[in-house]
Amino acid sequence: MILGVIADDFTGATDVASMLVRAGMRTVQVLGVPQGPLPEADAVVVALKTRTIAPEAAVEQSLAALAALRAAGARQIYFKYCSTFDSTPRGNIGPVTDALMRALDTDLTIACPAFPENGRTVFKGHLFVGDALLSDSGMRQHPLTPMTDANLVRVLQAQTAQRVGLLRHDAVAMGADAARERLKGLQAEGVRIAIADAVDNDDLLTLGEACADLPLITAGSGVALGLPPAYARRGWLQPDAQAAALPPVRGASAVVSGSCSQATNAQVAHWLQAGGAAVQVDPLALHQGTDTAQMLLSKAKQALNDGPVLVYATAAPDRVGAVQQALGVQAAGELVEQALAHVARGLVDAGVRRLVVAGGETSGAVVQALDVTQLRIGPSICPGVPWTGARTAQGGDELLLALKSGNFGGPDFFREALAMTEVAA
Ligand SMILES: Nc1ncnc2c1ncn2[C@@H]1O[C@H](COP(=O)(O)OP(=O)(O)OP(=O)(O)O)[C@@H](O)[C@H]1O
Ligand SMILES: O=C(O)[C@@H](O)C(=O)CO
Repeated sequence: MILGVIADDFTGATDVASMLVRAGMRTVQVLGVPQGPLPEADAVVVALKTRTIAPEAAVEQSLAALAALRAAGARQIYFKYCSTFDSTPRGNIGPVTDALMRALDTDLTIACPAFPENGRTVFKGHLFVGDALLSDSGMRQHPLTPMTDANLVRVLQAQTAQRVGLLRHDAVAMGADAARERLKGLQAEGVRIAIADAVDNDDLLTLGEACADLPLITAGSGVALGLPPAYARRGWLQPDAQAAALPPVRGASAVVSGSCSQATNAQVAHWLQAGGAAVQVDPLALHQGTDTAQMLLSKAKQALNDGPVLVYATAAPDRVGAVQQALGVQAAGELVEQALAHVARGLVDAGVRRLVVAGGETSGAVVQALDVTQLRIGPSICPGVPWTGARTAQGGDELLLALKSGNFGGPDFFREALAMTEVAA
């Protein structure tokens, strides 16, 4: 294994894995802290759910993942967090970075959430989402990790006692040697974590080359784009043009959506406008018992006879707010996740073999209900979302899963995703 990745959520893990595969690394994603030996691959991504849990628990799980990756021989470690730097002053980006640096006995790393293909750029240490500063984007109102400051040096400095500095764009723009020199200079000045500017893929390629010899990289998925070519130049990797190949899978297809992000709302609206079959989940009816997960599953199975079906709880912010007020944020989320997970399980039992899931938490609940232990990363549907081949605890037929981050994908994402697997059906 060349690269071991520790990701702080499930869709974020498939996102970074997709970047690696795209550049020719054979990559496998394992779900949860590894319990046994890791699979053979150029890169292994351990998908955790540590983004918003208590910092102590996030550190403990990340260190357990690190131990498994090092035992399997990983030459470099990559801590993957969100491209919108989702965190609070308590963490978990700072505490996990500190713990990994200590465990790896290193006193220099970078922090860079840039993902230009999805509109996330870092300039002079400030994170932009599209044309807006992070603090002027929708992330300002995030229920768990509101991001009210776009200055990442300041944001990260609040989470760590180590000194945070800035690898400015002018050094990155001069190429890998200049960026490496500047990093050394920062290190000599006492900086331990350098926020790295990056505004396009060329910058990511530069950072990949400049940072390929660091024991630890911390970043969104973007920086992963530059690593495989850097490993190839060092003779560690022979890029595999077939790295993203998945075997064809026959069977019915479906979409399960619990994400209420803007992009997913547009995708559900597009599906409905195009006349796609759909079953809507009403959380209040579920709570009152007038609807049950079993009833939703029956409707979905019925619809499946005529083609792909979408089962969705996705709703606009005001409707979600009303449900959350009635049931509580956590209880509403869990109720919907459990219902969608039950439906997904039932659909797979009924023969669905190509399943798209929208939303990070929703994906976590679904892969758990399906007993998925490993994902082989396949071709990408859009930047950050690949098809994956799922292996379950029970073995059996291969299942294709696409786990979509809430904010990723264009309006026709669901159909585009299913169409990619159509030839195989
Ligand atoms: N109509 C609804 N009312 C209240 N809560 C809902 C509703 N629909 C979905 N939810 C809950 O909202 C949460 C959505 O989170 P999820 O992580 O799945 O999506 P996301 O935040 O868009 O995705 P990502 O984390 O990838 O950005 C889940 O807990 C889900 O159960
Ligand atoms: O980096 C991103 O934006 C995504 O991979 C993600 O982590 C969403 O939860």
